[in-house]
Amino acid sequence: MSRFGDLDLGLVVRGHGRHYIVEDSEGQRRVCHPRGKKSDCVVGDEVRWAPSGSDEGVIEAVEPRRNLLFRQDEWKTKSFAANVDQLLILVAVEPVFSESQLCRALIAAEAAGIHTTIALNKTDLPGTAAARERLAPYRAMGLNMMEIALKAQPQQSIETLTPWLTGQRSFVMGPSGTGKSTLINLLIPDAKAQVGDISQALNSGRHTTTTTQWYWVDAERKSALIDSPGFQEFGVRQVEPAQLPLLMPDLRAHADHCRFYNCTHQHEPGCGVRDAVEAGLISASRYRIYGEILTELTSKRW
Ligand SMILES: Nc1nc2c(ncn2[C@@H]2O[C@H](COP(=O)(O)OP(=O)(O)OP(=O)(O)O)[C@@H](O)[C@H]2O)c(=O)[nH]1
Ligand SMILES: [Zn+2]
Repeated sequence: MSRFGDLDLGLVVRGHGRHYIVEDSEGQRRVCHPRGKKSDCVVGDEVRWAPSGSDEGVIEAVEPRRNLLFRQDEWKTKSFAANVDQLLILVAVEPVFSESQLCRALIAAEAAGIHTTIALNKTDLPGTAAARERLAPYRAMGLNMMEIALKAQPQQSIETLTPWLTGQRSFVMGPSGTGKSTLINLLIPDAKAQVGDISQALNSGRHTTTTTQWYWVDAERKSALIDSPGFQEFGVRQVEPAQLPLLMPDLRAHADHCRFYNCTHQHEPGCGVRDAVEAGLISASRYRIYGEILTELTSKRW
């Protein structure tokens, strides 16, 4: 046990630049300040904290993490959250989702050892069959898949989502306009209250989705949704080029049929991955995206 082992354990539920909102074991939230660089933390972290002043706290130590979901762009690393049970990727029939972003999110989750569930929203719209078609390779890879219509069929959507979310800490990711706010408001009627007065005050003048926010779905605080602001870029530079195909389950399934052990699945003869693309066992778009990401990972940084 660290020397802070007798301090209370708290959960980081929100970050505001250099300070954090920490929830104690009774569910009470307060502003906490990290003691130093070592106590830098992210939403989802378990921290040892001590009271300071009348209603604030100091974070003395961050407990070891079970996992950390993050993206690594060319110049910066951005943590999404720590200690999550699953990633929930929300896509919609409209606007059409970027398959490249979807692949990147899946790769980052796979690299962090986090399960992913994909939910397709707005299935009341006529483009549903086409969206389903675009998701077919992901279904075939064995990912959890759901179809919902959060606005058109809220009750049915709750019933579809609930078994996946119960008892889980789910990090929600999805492009703008897919229905993330609709999802949060549907499943968490007191979402506004959970953001709370402290956060509102710290965030004054800024839109509430500029930071990652932890929401409890149930009063027992067993199921959580973690909502995060959108992003443009999704770099996966934490991945070694040779690891990339191993983080893409459909490529991985054919990578050990290659003639060369260090095959990059680009130009080599006797490549199991390219054979599988030709045979239609790996989708052409997934293979193209693999090539694009590989180029990114092997290109020099300036
Ligand atoms: N047709 C249809 N529209 C929906 C459904 N669910 C949500 N929408 C609509 O999609 C639009 C975007 O929903 P939001 O919940 O604001 O999406 P968001 O992902 O939070 O978007 P940002 O705030 O841009 O991040 C809204 O106009 C919703 O009413 C649905 O099941 N069917
Ligand atoms: Zn190969």
